[in-house]
This record gives sequence, structure tokens and C-alpha cells, in this order.
Amino acid sequence: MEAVHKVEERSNVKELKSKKKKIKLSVKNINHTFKSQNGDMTKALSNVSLNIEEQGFVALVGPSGCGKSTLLNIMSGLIKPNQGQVLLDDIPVKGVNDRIGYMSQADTLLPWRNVIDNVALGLEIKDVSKEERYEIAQRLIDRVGLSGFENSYPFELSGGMRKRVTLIRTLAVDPEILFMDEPFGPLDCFTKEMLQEDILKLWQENKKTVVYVTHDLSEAITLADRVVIMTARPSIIKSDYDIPLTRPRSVMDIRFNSKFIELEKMIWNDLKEEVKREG
Ligand SMILES: Nc1ncnc2c1ncn2[C@@H]1O[C@H](COP(=O)(O)OP(=O)(O)OP(=O)(O)O)[C@@H](O)[C@H]1O
Repeated sequence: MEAVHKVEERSNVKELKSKKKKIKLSVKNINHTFKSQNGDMTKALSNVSLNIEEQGFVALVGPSGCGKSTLLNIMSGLIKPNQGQVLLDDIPVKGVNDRIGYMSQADTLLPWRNVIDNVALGLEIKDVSKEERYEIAQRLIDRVGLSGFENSYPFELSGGMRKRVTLIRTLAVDPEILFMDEPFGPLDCFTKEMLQEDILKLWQENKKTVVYVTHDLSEAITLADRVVIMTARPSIIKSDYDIPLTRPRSVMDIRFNSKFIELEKMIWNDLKEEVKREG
């Protein structure tokens, strides 16, 4: 299928694309080994390089424990790699900064703040006026169907609603690039699909650059423009697939699209070798 490019074949494709789209994030020759308390060494990443285009939606997929979160944490400046560097608009990323948004699986809402004050938190930290931050927060609350819950506290919300609040809190500060680490991992599949629908809708409106870590190949193909497969540890990038499914997409319908089914089958054949190696 012409949409597919193994890593080694992708370079000319990238050259052609770079004429159209700027590289937003560049990961260069990253090596990273963890040293545990008892002195054990775990080599997580081996010479990983990756370019992410502006407004691109890239999913990182690989077997459990292969180093996906480590790579995301290095990209976002949370971890300093042993070797290599990450450039955001050609400037080295040195620690977390407000150009970057990060959403993890953890529930990080502040329990003593209601929905609107949770959503407005980052704007408050940035000294945005109360009127403006409430206006931005309200717009996002309305966008994800949480109108009427502005004054509710996190404990009064369902798991899916809390995720929605976390998502729009991350978007409220308008980051240039958004990193998401299995943000909907523990939720049931129906709630997950509704949240994926929200992501597609919000992305369609704002076209942020997104890097999305998931175990779930179907989720990766549904959301992303590119699916990058990582090998079992020590992880290298094995393959890089374009996802030529038209947008706007519907989570509910896309899985019945013949191109989707074909892509999932093909990428799974590649991924399953790594899953078996890891197991
Ligand atoms: N702080 C740490 N200290 C020691 N080892 C670590 C640390 N963080 C991660 N590791 C190890 O590095 C490897 C990669 O971990 P990482 O969390 O990046 O994998 P992952 O692909 O995101 O896994 P999963 O999909 O299961 O969340 C694992 O073997 C993990 O045990």
C-alpha cells in the first residue's frame, strides 16, 4: 500500500513533505538508560530520531515497557536524556515550559476547585484576567458538552467527565504542542470513544501538533496522521506509517472503513512481532 513507509524508506517522503510543512519537533539520536536504586541498568531507548511536522498528529505505539512514556517525557523536557537532544522550533528543549501541554493517565484535577476553576487554572498561573480566563474556560466547557457542570467539583463527575475537564484544562493555555500519554487508558471503551470523538473535534478546530502514546493500535489509527511503531526494549523506531484516512473523522464509523481495516491488519502484523518479543 502506498501509504506505508518503513523508516528507511521515509526520508525522501519527508523531504517532499518538508516543503509543505515545517518541522515543529525534532528528536535527535536519543539514548537513555535508567539506573535503579540497586544499580540495575535498563536501556530504554537506543538512538531514537524522529521529526514531527507542525500540526501533525503522531501516535507512538509499541509493546508494554518499550519506552514510549520515556520518549514522551524526554520530548516534553520532563526527563533529560543521557544522549541526544530535542528541538522545538530548532531550539533545544531544556525542561518543561508553557509552550508545551502534557496530559497523562493520572487524575490531576484539584479536588478543592470546581470545574471552571480547574479549567482556568493554567490561565490564572499565567496572570490572565478573571474575565478572560472564565470566557476561555466556558467556551471549552461548552465545546465538550459540560455546560451546567461549571460549579461541580471533581468528585461529583464521572471518570469520562473528569478526563474531559483535564483535556480542556490542558488546551485552555493554548500550548503549541500537546503530549498525551495514554490519557484515557483506564476508561471503559464507550467512554473512551466519546473522548476520542472530542479529541478529533478539538483537533480539527485548532490543529495543534500532537504526540499521543497508546497501546491501542485502533485508537492510534483513528486519531493520528502518522503511526510510529517502536520495538521491544531497548527501543528503536521500527516503522512509520502515514494514515491517509480523510478528516473530519468519526470514531463510531471509521472502524468500518475498508482502508482502516486494511491499515490495522498491516500495522498489526508489524507490531505483533514486537509484542511477542516483549512477552
Ligand atoms: N524511573 C525509572 N527508573 C528505572 N527504570 C525505569 C524508570 N522509568 C521507566 N523505567 C523502565 O524503562 C522501561 C521503559 O519504560 P516506559 O514507561 O517508558 O515504557 P512504556 O512503553 O511507556 O510502557 P507502558 O506501555 O507499559 O506504559 C521499562 O522497562 C521501565 O521499567
